[in-house]
Amino acid sequence: MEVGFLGLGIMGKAMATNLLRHGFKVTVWNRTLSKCEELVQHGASIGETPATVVKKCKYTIAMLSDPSAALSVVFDKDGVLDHINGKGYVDMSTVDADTSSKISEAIKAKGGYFLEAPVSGSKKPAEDGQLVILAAGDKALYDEALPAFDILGKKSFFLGDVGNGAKMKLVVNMIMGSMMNAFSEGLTLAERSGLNPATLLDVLDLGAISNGMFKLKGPTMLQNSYSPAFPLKHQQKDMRLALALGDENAVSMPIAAAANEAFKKARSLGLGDLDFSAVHETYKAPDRSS
Ligand SMILES: NC(=O)C1=CN([C@@H]2O[C@H](COP(=O)(O)OP(=O)(O)OC[C@H]3O[C@@H](n4cnc5c(N)ncnc54)[C@H](OP(=O)(O)O)[C@@H]3O)[C@@H](O)[C@H]2O)C=CC1
Ligand SMILES: O=CCCC(=O)O
Repeated sequence: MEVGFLGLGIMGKAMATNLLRHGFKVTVWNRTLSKCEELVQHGASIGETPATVVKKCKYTIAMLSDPSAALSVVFDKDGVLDHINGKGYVDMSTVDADTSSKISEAIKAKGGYFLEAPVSGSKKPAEDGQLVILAAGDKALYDEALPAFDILGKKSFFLGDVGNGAKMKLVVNMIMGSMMNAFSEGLTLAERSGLNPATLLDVLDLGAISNGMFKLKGPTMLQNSYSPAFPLKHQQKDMRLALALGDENAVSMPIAAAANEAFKKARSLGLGDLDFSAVHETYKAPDRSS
């Protein structure tokens, strides 16, 4: 099966490599074309533009940074729309429902098929084929893409109309971003009040709020090590989009709003390209107001 893949960042590179490893023929494109070379070593072909990839493949997957990138790859010159007639497009980027709907409408108007399929899980789950896929849109395209989803993920959900996948993903990441801030505050409070934060990790792990994120990120956060698996700038984008969803639905979200402010502060300190756990640094900084 020949599939296209647009966007070879942290996630896209791992996902496309996984498809190649499992026998898919993959044609890749990335805005910075040099990033395609590593995939060629794993057997990929290169498409010069998104349009040429779409033309060659029955369906094309995209994994791009944000709404503006997702829109640009579809609507700009030599973009996805040029050859989408009769083809499928599966956008796995994390975007808002409005962006996804715009893309879906444009693709359908040109005779193509659209599925949004954002994912839960980060760099390691992407490498291990352990993502959770939150799909919505064209059900026939979902069924066609399932063999690829079965390689990329441990579980796929089909959530109905376009927008539901995007919303589910934003709700999940809003909770995750809020938890990361509470966790960072707790680590800092433990340390400043004379406790051993490593012992706090052990205590947390044995209780009712034990979870994979504390377990995975806690030890590296204690070493001030923030090698990016999920870049902080993307987590802040997700908080921003989740808060907009809260606005649309008149849902008061004070905790998410505070977490968003902390991620914005971290970005202003130049931490945007580090892992989202680097928000911890904003809690460690001395409070000049006291
Ligand atoms: N990392 C993670 O743990 C997870 C990330 N996600 C989501 O997946 C998506 C990708 O994340 P990740 O791989 O980490 O991000 P990266 O920042 O590593 O990669 C972003 C990709 O988008 C491309 N891109 C950015 N702007 C444009 C543009 N204007 N036109 C075309 N291409 C563009 C980049 O190209 P170039 O190489 O040229 O810069 C790159 O291929 C995001 O939506 C993120 O929120 C979802 C789950 C987990
Ligand atoms: O969008 C990124 C999610 C990261 C994760 O689920 O660990």
